Amino acid sequence: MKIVLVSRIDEADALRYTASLARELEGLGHEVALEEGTAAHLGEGGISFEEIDGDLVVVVGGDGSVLLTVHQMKKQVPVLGINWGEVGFLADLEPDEAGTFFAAHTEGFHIERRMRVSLSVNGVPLGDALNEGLVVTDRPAKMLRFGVYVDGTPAERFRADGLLVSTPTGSTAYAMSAGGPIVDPQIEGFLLVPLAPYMLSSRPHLISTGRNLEITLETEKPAHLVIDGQSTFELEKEATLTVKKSDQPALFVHTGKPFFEKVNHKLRNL
Ligand SMILES: NC(=O)c1ccc[n+]([C@@H]2O[C@H](COP(=O)([O-])OP(=O)(O)OC[C@H]3O[C@@H](n4cnc5c(N)ncnc54)[C@H](O)[C@@H]3O)[C@@H](O)[C@H]2O)c1
Ligand SMILES: Nc1ncnc2c1ncn2[C@@H]1O[C@H](COP(=O)(O)OP(=O)(O)OP(=O)(O)O)[C@@H](O)[C@H]1O
Repeated sequence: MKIVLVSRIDEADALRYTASLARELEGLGHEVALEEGTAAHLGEGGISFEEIDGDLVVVVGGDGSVLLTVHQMKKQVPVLGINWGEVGFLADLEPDEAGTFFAAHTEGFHIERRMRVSLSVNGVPLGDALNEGLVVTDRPAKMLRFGVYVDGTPAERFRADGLLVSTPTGSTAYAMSAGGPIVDPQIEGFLLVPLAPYMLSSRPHLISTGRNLEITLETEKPAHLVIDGQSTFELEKEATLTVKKSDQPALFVHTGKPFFEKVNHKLRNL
C-alpha cells in the first residue's frame, strides 16, 4: 500500500515515533511518504498536504492534527489517527496498538465515511467542515442576530454570541460544549447549536441533509466564520450562509472501536 505519514510537529517524541513507524511500515512492504512539514522536522523531503494521495494517511497527533489533515487534503484519502494528543477522539489507535494493527492489516482496511458540510457565504464556497462551521461575533459581549431558513421557510430568529453548524462527527466537539446532543455518526444531518442564545426557548436543531438550509446574519456587527478551528473568514454585513452536504466525505479507517465506547471513555473525564 502507499501510505503517507503526518506527525504533529510541536512534539519531538511524536516525530521520533513517526520516523520509527515509517521504517516499520516499509518493513511490511508498504511504500511510505512523509508530509513535508513532518519531513522537514526529520531532515527529509516530503509532499504537501494538497499532494497527499494513495491508500492511507496516518496522522500521529490529536484531534487538531486529524482536522488539519482532512481540511488540507485536496482529495480525501482514508485517515488513521494515532493518538498523540490530549483527547484524540478522532485518533482511534494508541501508539502501542499500531504495530499489531498494521501487522494484521497488510492487505487493506474497512473504511468508514463521515459526512462533511460544505459552507458558502453569499454564494461563494469557503470550504468543507468535518466538525463544524462556527459563526461568531468579533466583539466579546456583543450579540449577533441570526435567521434560520429551512427549505425557504423561516424556522427561527434569535440573538446569540454565535451559531454552530455541526456535523454528527462534530457533535462530540464544540457543539457538545454548547449544549448540543451527541449524534450517532451513522445519522446524516446538520446540527445547529446556538452559543449562549438570548432566549428562553432556543434549542439545538437536527436538520436532514436533504433540506435546503440557509442562515442569515441579520446584524451589521462584525463576525467571522471558522471552519473546524482551521480556517477563518471575515463575514460581510448581513451575509447569508448556505449549508450543504459535501460530496467529499472524510474517510476513516475503522479500527473496531465502537463510537459509543469512545464517548463513554474519552468524554467522561475531560
Ligand atoms: N468550547 C469548546 O468545546 C471548543 C472551543 C473551541 C473549539 N472547539 C473544537 O475544537 C476543534 C478544533 O480542534 P483543535 O484540537 O484544533 O482545537 P483545540 O486545541 O482548541 O482543542 C479543542 C478540543 O476539542 C476536542 N475535539 C476536536 N474535535 C473533536 C471531536 N470531533 N470529537 C470530540 N472532541 C473533539 C479536541 O480533542 C480538543 O481537546 C473545533 O472544530 C471545535 O469543535 C471546542
Ligand atoms: N504536520 C503539521 N504541520 C503543521 N502543524 C501541525 C502539523 N500537525 C499538527 N499540527 C498542529 O499542531 C497542533 C497539535 O495539536 P493536536 O490537536 O493534534 O493535539 P492536542 O491539542 O494535544 O490534542 P487533542 O486535540 O486531541 O486534545 C495543532 O494545532 C495542529 O493543527
